Amino acid sequence: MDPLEYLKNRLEPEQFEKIRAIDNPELHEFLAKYIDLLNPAKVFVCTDSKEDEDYVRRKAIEYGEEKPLAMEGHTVHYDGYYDQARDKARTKILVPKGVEVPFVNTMDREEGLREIHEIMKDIAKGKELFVCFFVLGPKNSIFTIPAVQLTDSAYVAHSEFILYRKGYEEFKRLGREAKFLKFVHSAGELDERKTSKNIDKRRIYIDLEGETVYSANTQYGGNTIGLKKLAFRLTIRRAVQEGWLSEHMFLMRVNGPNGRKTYFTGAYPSMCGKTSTAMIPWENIVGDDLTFIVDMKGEARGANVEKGVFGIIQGVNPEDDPIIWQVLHSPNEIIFSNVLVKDGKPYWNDMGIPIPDEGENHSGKWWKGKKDAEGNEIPPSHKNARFTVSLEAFPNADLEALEAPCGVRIGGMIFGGRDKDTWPPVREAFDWAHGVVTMGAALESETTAATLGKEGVRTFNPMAILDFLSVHIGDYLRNYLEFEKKLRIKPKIFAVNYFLRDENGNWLNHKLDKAVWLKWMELRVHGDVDAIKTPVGYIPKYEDLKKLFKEVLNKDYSREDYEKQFTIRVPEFLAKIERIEKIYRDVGNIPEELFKILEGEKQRLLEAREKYGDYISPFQFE
Ligand SMILES: Nc1nc2c(ncn2[C@@H]2O[C@H](COP(=O)(O)OP(=O)(O)O)[C@@H](O)[C@H]2O)c(=O)[nH]1
Ligand SMILES: C=C(OP(=O)(O)O)C(=O)O
Ligand SMILES: [Mn+2]
Repeated sequence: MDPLEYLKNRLEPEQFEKIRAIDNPELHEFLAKYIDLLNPAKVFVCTDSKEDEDYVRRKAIEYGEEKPLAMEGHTVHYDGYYDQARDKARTKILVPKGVEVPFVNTMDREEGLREIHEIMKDIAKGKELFVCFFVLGPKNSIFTIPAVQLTDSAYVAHSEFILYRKGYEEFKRLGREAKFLKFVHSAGELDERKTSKNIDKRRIYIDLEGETVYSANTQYGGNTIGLKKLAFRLTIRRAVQEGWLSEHMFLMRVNGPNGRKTYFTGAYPSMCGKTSTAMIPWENIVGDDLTFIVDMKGEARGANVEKGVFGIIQGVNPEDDPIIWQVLHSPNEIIFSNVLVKDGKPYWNDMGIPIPDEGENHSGKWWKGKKDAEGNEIPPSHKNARFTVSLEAFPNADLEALEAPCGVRIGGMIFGGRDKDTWPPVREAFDWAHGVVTMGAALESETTAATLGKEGVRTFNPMAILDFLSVHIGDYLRNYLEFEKKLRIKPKIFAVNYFLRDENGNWLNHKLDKAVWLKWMELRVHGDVDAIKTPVGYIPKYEDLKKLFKEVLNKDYSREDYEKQFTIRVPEFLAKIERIEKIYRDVGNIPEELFKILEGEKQRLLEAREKYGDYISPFQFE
């Protein structure tokens, strides 16, 4: 049957008219196919109107996926106890025969499509299906990518309204021109707590060729919010094919001397500090997770893919995160997920104030000391518990930069991860290629609760993107190295490490020290301070940091702290190079330049070791 004809018969007239207003046969076909497959009792089509958004918000509560909290605009949502993080094992890239994507799970495309279509048959039976339109990046700009989401979860649709720019009018405007991404989600059968029941049939399948992502029997945002980490797999591929960058990066403004504004991006794996860095009170946030970077007249211009924050709540406390704290305690539209609730108020781990001994959390009724089926004590909130809120709620958001159709010029790009023993807190690359290879491509980080599985395992995670890398790493890196050639003004590349520890496992830095590293990097972008040349890049001079610690944090920064933090740890660096080189040798199809750069770094380290020994004080290099 003709898709429009089918939709006309299947939808209520009011809903059908909204679809008919978009002149795009590919969209009609897609909608007809999946409405038929999922077989919901009812379909609601969201336009950009306030009424439609209100409808979704109301339904999230009516269907029990969210519960209102005491403060206006606040709700709580729970994911199933075993559905609290990204499921890497059951996330697969569907590849046509002959295509190789190392490091991530792949599956034959035909077979994967068959399986997921079987799982999704009649999966939304008896439920309401929401059809939502959004765009990635600012509207009507070089960055814009339209996307359509089908979901039977009002919570997922509601989250997307908070996190993304509305796209119904864009679809209407673009008509047949719209080259859109497609997301099909169903939470599947729900239990009495309204959480996905059939976790064994949880699947996240990414069809690159059809630019479609299927997600079934899960609710956790990282697995379900189509425009976030699911779209990311698709945009990385587009970027590599088209010669731009789609990155797992925050985007922020660092305020330099005399009102100077410098924009930075930062790529750290999930739970390694993107949101907390972009939220530093005296700087300005543009985005905290995903950035598109394009070349425009020889400049690298960046834009936030999103317009909201799906942030980790654990550890948010009034002292270190005053702005987030304030936002979370004001009547903004916020979805709290997997937190402890008592008398209508949300609580979370390490929030810096006393919290109740009982209430409701992601395990149901909760009391202090409660154990799960595996005998593990259940904390008040899940480690990966989150808050979802629009950037408009933040007094430190740079909303002008957020909506700028040409994005903002990027002055610096930062890479970082959880590294207890190798990288110093901050350093600068010698040049683009050195940074891309030794800081981006060589990134390793300890695993966290953002993904299911063991925590604290040092893992190769180039550009903090490995979980999402939908193309061959060699092609991805080649694109990165090539990108430089399009640039007249090149961003400086930096590496940070907030997670250095001493022999006893104590952190070597305070959470707010990153504010100082940012100011130093800002000065470096403009050549305002000198730096010390080491075998692994430039590091700050003690005097400059001492001054900045005083100015920024009103702290006295001791020579001892500096020396401990910035000691060049030659054996650790060498071991790392060896690990990284082996990984790239084994995988094949890697640009030769990468090996040359790693070899250069190794030689410089060996020479330095000859002269100064294994652990070299930064003062030695001055
Ligand atoms: N020790 C330490 N922990 C940090 C630091 N910055 C952030 N964290 C913690 O790391 C976790 C994840 O941070 P977040 O910024 O949300 O990471 P994202 O997922 O990359 O956005 C939170 O629990 C933070 O409290 C830091 O400088 N030092
Ligand atoms: C949504 C996620 O993002 P991040 O932890 O990077 O904020 C995730 O990893 O599931
Ligand atoms: Mn984050």
